[in-house]
Amino acid sequence: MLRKELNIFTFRDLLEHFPLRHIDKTQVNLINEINPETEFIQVAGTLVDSTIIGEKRGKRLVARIRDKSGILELTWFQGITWVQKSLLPGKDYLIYGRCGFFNGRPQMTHPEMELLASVKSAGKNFLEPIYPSTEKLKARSLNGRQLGTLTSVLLPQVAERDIPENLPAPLLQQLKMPSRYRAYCDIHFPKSPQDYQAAVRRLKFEELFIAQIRLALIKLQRHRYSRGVVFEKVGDIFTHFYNHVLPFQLTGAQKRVLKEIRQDTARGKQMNRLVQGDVGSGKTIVALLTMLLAADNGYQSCLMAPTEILSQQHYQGLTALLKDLPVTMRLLTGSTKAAERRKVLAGLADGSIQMVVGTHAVIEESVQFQNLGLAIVDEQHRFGVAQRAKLWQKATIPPHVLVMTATPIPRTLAMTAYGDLDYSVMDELPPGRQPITTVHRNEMQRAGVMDFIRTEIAKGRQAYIIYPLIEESEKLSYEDLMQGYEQVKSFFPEPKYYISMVHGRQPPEQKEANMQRFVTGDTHIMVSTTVIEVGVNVPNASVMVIESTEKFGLSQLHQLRGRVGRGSEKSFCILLTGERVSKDARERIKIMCATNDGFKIAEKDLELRGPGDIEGTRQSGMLNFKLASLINDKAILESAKKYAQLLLEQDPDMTSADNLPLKSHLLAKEGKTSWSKIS
Ligand SMILES: Nc1ncnc2c1ncn2[C@@H]1O[C@H](COP(=O)(O)OP(=O)(O)OP(=O)(O)O)[C@@H](O)[C@H]1O
Repeated sequence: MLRKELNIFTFRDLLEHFPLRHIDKTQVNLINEINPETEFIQVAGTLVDSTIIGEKRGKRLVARIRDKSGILELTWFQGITWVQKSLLPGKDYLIYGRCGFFNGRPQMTHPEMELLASVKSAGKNFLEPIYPSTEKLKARSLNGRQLGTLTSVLLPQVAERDIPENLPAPLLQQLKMPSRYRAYCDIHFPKSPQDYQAAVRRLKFEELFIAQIRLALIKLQRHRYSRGVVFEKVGDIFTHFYNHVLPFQLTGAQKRVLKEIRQDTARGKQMNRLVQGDVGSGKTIVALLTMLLAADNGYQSCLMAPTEILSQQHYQGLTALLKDLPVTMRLLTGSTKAAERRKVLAGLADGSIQMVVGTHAVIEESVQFQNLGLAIVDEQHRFGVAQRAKLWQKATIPPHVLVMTATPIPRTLAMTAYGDLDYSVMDELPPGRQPITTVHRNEMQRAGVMDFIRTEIAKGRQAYIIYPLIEESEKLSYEDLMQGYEQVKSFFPEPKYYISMVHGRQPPEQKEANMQRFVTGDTHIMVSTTVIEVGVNVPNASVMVIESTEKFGLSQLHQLRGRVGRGSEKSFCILLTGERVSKDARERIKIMCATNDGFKIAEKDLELRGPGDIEGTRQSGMLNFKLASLINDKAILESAKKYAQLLLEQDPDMTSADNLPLKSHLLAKEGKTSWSKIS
C-alpha cells in the first residue's frame, strides 16, 4: 500500500518521507472560536454522524463533529466509501486540517482524523509531524499523523553511522548547521521549532550544494580536459565588418558578451556558453560577429534556428550584411532542393562554404564539415540537449558551442538547469526603443481595437493578429483561425488593405511567401498562429493583437509581444479575451500589462507555475528537489553555489580528508568510480 500510494519501498524512503508540518498537540481550538483568519485548526470532539449526499460529481461525504461549544462539518469528495467505513459515530476524535467557511459556518475538507484514545495512549511528542498521505491510506489508519508512528518506531533503530555525514566538517561549522543524522532526527521529531528550522535548512542546503558541486564539476572537467580550437586573432573580416558594415553601435551588453566569447574561444578549451537575452536585445548580431571571428581564424561555423521561417530570415538578414565580405554563407533546411543541397554539402566538405544557416538539417549525419569551429544554436527552447551533443561529435576537436535563448529564465532556475554552462545575460535593449504599451480588451471592445489598427496603418505601420493554435493538427483552433481571418478581412477589405496569413498547415513555400510580403511591407496585417512566436523581425510593425489571450502562457505572451517594439516607433500590445476570464489568466494579463521586462515576467511565471513547467527545463532532472524550492530558497541556493565554487577552487579533486566523504557520496550517487567520469 505504501509503495503504491507514496512510492515508499525502503526504510530510507520512509525516512525521506518528510513531514508537511508539525502541530502542537497541546493546542486545541474550540469550534465556536474558529474564525476565517484561522488557517489550520485542531479540534477534539465526538463524531455525531456521517452521510453521503449529492450525486455523480457532486457526491460527497459529510460528517459532523460536536465539542462543548458547537458543531463542525467535515467533508470528503474522494475516497468517500473508504472514509465512511472507517468512521465510528459516538467516538471521540482529534481532527486536524485547513479550515474554510461555507455559509458562515466553519467547515473542513479532507481533514486528518485520529481516535483521541489512541493519540493519548501513544503519548507522542508535543510537536507532532504531519506527513503527506492519501485518502486510501487515511482510511487504512495511515493518515498524515499515523505515518509518524511508523517513523517514530524506525528512527530510534537508526544509528548515526547509518546516516553518515556527507558535507565537509569545516563548512558545517562555518554555516552552523547540524549534522546530517541530527537533521534527519529533527526534521521528523524536533524538540523545538528552531531545531526543525535548522534541520530543514541543512537538508535543503545539502540538496542544493550537491547539485551545484555536480554542475561545477562538469564545468571544471570541461575547462580542464576539453580541447577547443583557438580563435587567436581578430582579423580583417571582423574588423572591416565592425568598422564599415555594422549599422549601429553595439549595446554595452552586446559588447560584454562578445568579450566573454572572445575569452572563451581564445584559450584552447571548448566554449560552451549560453547567452540569454530578452526579446529584441540583439542576439543575432552577436552570433554573426562570432561567426566572423571563426572565419578570420580559418574555421567554418553554423547557425541553427528552430524553424524554417527563422532560418530563412536569419539567412536573408545575414547574407545582406555579408555581401561585400569574402565569406560564403548558405542555407540548409529540410526543404532545400536536392541539387542545391548537394552543392551545399560539397561546399561544406571542401571548405569553400564558411558559414551555414539552417534548421536541425545541419546536424544530420550526411553533413560533413571540413573544419567546423563554431556551432551556434538559436535555441528558443526548441532544441534538446541531445541534439546539441550530436553537434559536438562532428569534429575531432569539438567546435565551440554558443546557445542563444530568447526566453529569459529566472536566475535560480538558470543556475540549476544551466549551471554546467558558462552563462551570459543580455539585459539591455538597443537605444531608442520605446516601451510597449500593453492593454487588456474584451470581445465587446473588438470594434474599437480594429479602429485602432486602422489609425496605426494610416500612419504607415503594420499589425499582427495572433490566434492560439496549440497543435497545428487541432481542427477546432484551425477553424477559429480561419473564421478570424474572414472577420479581419471584413474589417480590412481589399484593395485598401492587404493581409498575410501564416499557419502551420501551409506548405513551407507558401508560408515563406506570405511572411515575405509582410516583411517587405506589401501587406498591412499578418494574421497568424504562434508560428511567428519566435524570432521574427519586422521593425515597422507596431501593433500586436493576441486573440484568446487566456490560452497562452506568460513566456509565450512575452515572446509574442516581443515581435513589436523592435523599431523606434511607439508600439502597442492588445490582449483580447472573452468577457469571463479565469483567475489565473487574469493574473497573467495583469503582469503583462505591468511590465515589459522578460526577467521579471519569468520570475512571476516561476511563482505561478513552479519550475517543472517552465519551458525548456522539463527534461532537466536537476530540478527535482525533495525539499528545496527554487522559488522560496533563493538565498540557500546562492550560498550553496558560492560554497560549491569555493570548495572546488581550493580542492578541485576533493582529495582533502574533509572533502572525501562528499566525494564518495557524489560518486556513489552517480554510480561512478572515478572523478573524470562525471559528466
Ligand atoms: N546595438 C543595436 N543598436 C540598434 N539596433 C540594434 C542593435 N542590436 C540589434 N539591433 C536591431 O534590433 C533588432 C532586434 O535584434 P535581433 O533580431 O538580433 O534580436 P534578438 O535578440 O534576436 O530578439 P528575438 O529573440 O526577439 O528575435 C534588429 O532589427 C537588429 O538589427
